[in-house]
Order: sequence, then structure tokens, then C-alpha cells
Amino acid sequence: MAATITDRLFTTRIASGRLLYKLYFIAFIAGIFSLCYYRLTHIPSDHPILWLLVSLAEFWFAATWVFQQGFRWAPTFHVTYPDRLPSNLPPVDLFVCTADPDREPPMLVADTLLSLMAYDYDANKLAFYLSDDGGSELTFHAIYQASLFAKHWLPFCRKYKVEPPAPQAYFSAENMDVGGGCQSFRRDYDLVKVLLQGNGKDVDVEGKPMPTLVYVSREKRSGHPHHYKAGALNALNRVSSLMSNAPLILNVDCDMHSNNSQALRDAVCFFLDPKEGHRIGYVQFPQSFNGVTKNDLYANGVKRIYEIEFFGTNAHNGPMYAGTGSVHRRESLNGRKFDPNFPIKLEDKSVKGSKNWTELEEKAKELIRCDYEMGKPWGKEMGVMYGCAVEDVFSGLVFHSRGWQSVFCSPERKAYLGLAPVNTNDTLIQHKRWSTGSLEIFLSDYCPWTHGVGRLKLGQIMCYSFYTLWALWCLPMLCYALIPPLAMANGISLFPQVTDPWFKVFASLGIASHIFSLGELMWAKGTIKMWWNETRMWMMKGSSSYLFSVIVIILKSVGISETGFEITSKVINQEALKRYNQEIMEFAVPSPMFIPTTTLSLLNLYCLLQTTPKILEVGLGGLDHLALQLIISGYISIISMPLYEALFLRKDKGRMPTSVTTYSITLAFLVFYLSSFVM
Ligand SMILES: O=c1ccn([C@@H]2O[C@H](COP(=O)(O)OP(=O)(O)O[C@H]3O[C@H](CO)[C@@H](O)[C@H](O)[C@H]3O)[C@@H](O)[C@H]2O)c(=O)[nH]1
Ligand SMILES: [Mn+2]
Repeated sequence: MAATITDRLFTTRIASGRLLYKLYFIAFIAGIFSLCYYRLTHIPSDHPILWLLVSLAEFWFAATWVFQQGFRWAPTFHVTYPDRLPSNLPPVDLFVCTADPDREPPMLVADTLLSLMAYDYDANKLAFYLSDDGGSELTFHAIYQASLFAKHWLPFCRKYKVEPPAPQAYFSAENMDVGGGCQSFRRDYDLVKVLLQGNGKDVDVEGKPMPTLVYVSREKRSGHPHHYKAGALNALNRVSSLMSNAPLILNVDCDMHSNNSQALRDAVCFFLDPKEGHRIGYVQFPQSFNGVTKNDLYANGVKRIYEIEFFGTNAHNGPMYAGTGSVHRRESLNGRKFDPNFPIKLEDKSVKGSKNWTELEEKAKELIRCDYEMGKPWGKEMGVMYGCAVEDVFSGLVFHSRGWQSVFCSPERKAYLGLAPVNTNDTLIQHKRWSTGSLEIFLSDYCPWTHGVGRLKLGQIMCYSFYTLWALWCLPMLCYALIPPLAMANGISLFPQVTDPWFKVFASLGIASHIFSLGELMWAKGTIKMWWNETRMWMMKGSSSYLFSVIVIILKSVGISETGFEITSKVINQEALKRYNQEIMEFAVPSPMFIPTTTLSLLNLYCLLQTTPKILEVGLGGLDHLALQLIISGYISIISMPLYEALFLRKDKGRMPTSVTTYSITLAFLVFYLSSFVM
């Protein structure tokens, strides 16, 4: 297949203006060294512990800044040339996962599936596999109806070049041929059902071939871990190798529909490239989101990751595997190592010709049984890795350490559009899962600092360090949100006073890092308010999600708790949606996730109010030695405005539940009074 291609199918360009960045880098790093020097030469004799904690926090802030250089050093962009692709394209198997019909409405799943089926690609080369971990009759029915509707939808998309090819509006009850087909459905056993037969057996209303479509639902039995999404992907991997065995595998979550019917061709360009193609294990598309508010209230548009940071990873062996929107080489997914001396060609080993589908369904059921994997290398040496709440990043790290490269492919027209959490609690829970999983990776046998050395590039290790140590942000954040205000209230100075030249070092580092991150986001077409929201969410995640992650990991290490997969809800009620669109933060549920953040905000406000009378008494000049602490608390209080409103001023249903308010106030006072004994 690839032998006939001589022209490059993609090219690479490094961002301009790097000299300017390097100058900034030198200035900033000089600032970090000065700060360290100041801390080491100014150890106070009366409060050494406070000094130590604040210094460690600053050290960790500096270390994460250093890791981030992996993303910032050389942003690298790829351009693909799909026009140069040969007509004989490699087959692709497409996996879609769903797990819970209440949190992931079947209509959404069907919509995603149909949007993918509309890819501009030879239908004979595509096979779709839907994993329904919820084993839901409703989902099955929706998919079955979708398979019928697809026979109308695909010709329609071809004719009118529909973009995005997701039929939401079209996929209404009137369009469906209701009834039939799924009466035999029972949910007490494994189910593999071929809904559309490829290779010309099933045709659309115009007589053109349909792709294959297979519904898979795994049996769950207690005592047999089903490994969540990773388990689902591995089950689909085996079923697909039996039924179609395409050399490429695309994975999309049910909450992300295709928004660009050409994107698959872009991905194929990387694998078929005559020069670099053989090194590439997977292509990762960005995750982009539908319906995120103008200023991205919860920072769930994750612009920073997918519109800034991931371009930086292209400079050193490519991005992390981020789950949805990724195309894998089956060989690398199945445990093969990359060996430059024995390049693996992207060969078409797919199963061809007419098939006995009933027989295949029966055989496939064996492959998805919950005890099938016992004693087999799945989840360890083969397939997506088990044992981690972020199976994607973990697996990507393993593929990278087996020598494969990845590429970040971000076409002009967004490849996928998905649903992001639309309230505070879901956001914090999602980040708890991500940061817990990330820390699990760092603590695993594949730790980038040990296993990664010699296998990964330095820049890659830095990027992985940044992500896998995310959860540890909570420690410096807690230090900075607790110690300076409490020390201030007790009259203890922890920073140089305004007239001290060292003050300038602290001030410049603080200002520079803020201006830089703002500039970066503006470059990615963000807004100032978006940046402010992002900063607030960063603090909330830091003091809540990340803190809980660290606690979960500690509990897990002593065997008290297990990490699971809390599925993000994709439904929202109308009233809450209205508030969301007005960019009013939603709390509403009495979630423990809120308590640390609200406590810290209250504490900072209280310490600020406590110190204000003193300021009025002696004038700002007299509090010169506490100026930086005042600024920190002032900053935390200003950014916490929406929290104070939710706690005390709002009357709507989205306000902070009284129980959270009570706990937080009590806790804040407790901490405050305890501190006066300790400090
Ligand atoms: O037991 C399970 C649990 C989840 N899922 C599926 O996993 C996907 C992701 O779940 P979601 O709740 O949407 O989590 P997100 O945080 O939005 O997912 C992000 O983070 C995950 C890792 O934590 C990645 O796998 C995803 O691709 C990535 O989009 C969905 O399609 C689910 O149906 C399963 O198939 N089985
Ligand atoms: Mn999701």
C-alpha cells in the first residue's frame, strides 16, 4: 500500500519568535534562582517551620514551571496533504464507548455514531464497534434505529456535504423506522450483534455499500474486574480483530461527535507518510467542546492543553494519548515495540470476503467474556493498560516508552466536538479522576523519572512530569492559601517588605507568570475573563480535586480505597443550563468537593478583614512587612467573589447548599483559632 507513495504526506514547522521566548526564559529562570537564594540566606530564627513550608511551596511552583518548558520550548505544527493520498486507503476500525444510559443519553450515542459513519472514506474499509458498558436496552434500541437511519443519512451527507455530519436535528422520532429487529434482545449475558454487514451486503437507499456496525455489551460479574473504558476498548480490540482486523483503530467517546468528515484522511496521512510514517504509533486529535460559554466558566474548554501545550509535545515524540479522538496502529496498541531496523509496514491484514456473521457473533462472545482475560497479557503487555483511572495517558506513556512516536493533529476545522462538564461539582470530580490517575502513573512501574530515562526524550519526561504530578499542586497551593494569611493575622512577616530590593523579585515573578499565561491564552483566541475563570478553576481544582486525589492515593496505598471511574454526566436541567449560559457558577449539591475551597476563601477574607483595622490605624506604610501577604489574601478574595456570592448572597437553586456553608465556616474558624496557638 505505502510502497507507491513518494511525496511527503505531512510537513512540520516550528513556531517563530522563539528567540524572544528564550530571553523571557532566561529572565524568569534568573528570577527563580534569586528567589531561592533569598530564601536560603534569610532563614528566620523565630518561625523556621513556616519559612520551610512557604519555601517548599515556592520550590514546587518553580519546579512545575520548569516542567512546563517541555510544552513551551518549541511549539511545533504539522500540515497534512490528504490530496496526495492514494485511492487505496487502509481499513480503519472505529470504537465508540458508552457506559450509562442515564448519564449518556442513547440519542447522544447514536448521534456520535452516525457522525462518524459519515466520514469521507470508502465504506467497505470502515467497521464500527459500539461498546455499551451499561448493557442498556435503550442504548441498543437507539443504535439499532441509528443503523436503519444511517441508510438514509449517509447518502444525504454525501449529497449535501453535511458538516458537521451529526444528525441531532434530523435524528428525531419521525425519521426512524420504529420497531423490529431487537425483540430478541436480552441483557443477562454477553451480547455481540452485527447490525450492519459490510463489504456490500448492507446497502444504503442509493444502493451504495454500508460500513460494518457491531454492537457489543460485556457481561459483568462480581469478582471479575471489568476495567472500565480500558476493558471496553480491549474487548472491542479482540472482537474487531476477528471480524475486520483493520490496521488502524480510531477511538471516540460517545460524547464527542465528528465535526469534520475529512479528519480521518488527515490522520491516515501521518501513517502513510513515506519518511516518518513507520515511527508513528498514534495520532491524537484535540478535544474541543460544544456549548462552552463565551468565557469558559469552568475552564473545561481546556484550550490551554489542546491549543497551546500539545503543540509543544510535537517537538519531542508527540502528545500524550488523550483518549477520545485518537487513531492507533493496531500493532503498537497490541504491544509491539518500535524497532527502526525492522519497520512495520501498515499492511492491510483485514478480514475480507463474505463472512458468516452468525458464526462470528458466537466466536466474538467468547472473546468478551469477563473471564477471557484471565492469565492473558491484556491490560499489561497488550492493549490499553489497566489499573489506572486515566487509562489513556498511561497507555500513551507505555507506547512512547516502547519507542513509538505520536503526533498531534489539529485540522483547521475541528475534528470532534464534545460535551464538557457544565457544573462545578462535575468539573471537580472529573479533575479528581484525571489527577488521581495521573499520580498513579507517576507511582507506577512506568514512572517517567525511572522507567522513562533512556526511553523518553528529556522534553517528553518534562511534559509527562507536569501531567503526572498535577495532583501535587495541592500542596504548594494549600501552603500559599493557608500560611501567609494566618501568619498575617498573627503579625508574622514571611516575605520581604516593599522597600527591600528582594521584594521586586517576588513581585516580578508573580506579575510575569500571570502576564505570560494571559498572553498565551489570548494567543489561543481566549478572552481576559476566560483567563480569570481559568485561574479561579485552577485554584479550586488545586484545593479540592488535587487534594482529594492525594488523599485517595494515600488511602489506596494502605489498601483502604480503590480508584474507579466516575462517569461524567452529559445531561443538564433547563434551569441550571440557563444559569450556565449566564456564566453563574453552579453549586447546588452538598458536595464535599466544595468544602476545602470555600474554607480557604473564607479564611483569606476573614484574615484580610481582621488586618484591615490595623491598616487603618497605622496606615499602609506601617504594614510594609506584611504587604505581600495582604496582596496574596486580597488576590484570593477577589478571585473567590463568585464563591462568596454563592455562600451568602444568591437565592437561586444553584447557590451553595447550607450544609457546605456551615461546614466551611466552622472549619475556617477552627483553623483560624488553632493557628493563633501554634504561630
Ligand atoms: O466503565 C466505563 C466507564 C466509562 N466508559 C466510557 O469512557 C468514556 C469517557 O468517559 P467520560 O465520563 O466522558 O469521561 P471524560 O473525563 O470526559 O473522559 C476523558 O478522560 C478519560 C480518561 O479518564 C478518557 O478515557 C476519555 O477519552 C477522555 O475524553 C465514555 O465514552 C464512557 O462511556 C466506559 O466505556 N466504561
Ligand atoms: Mn467525556
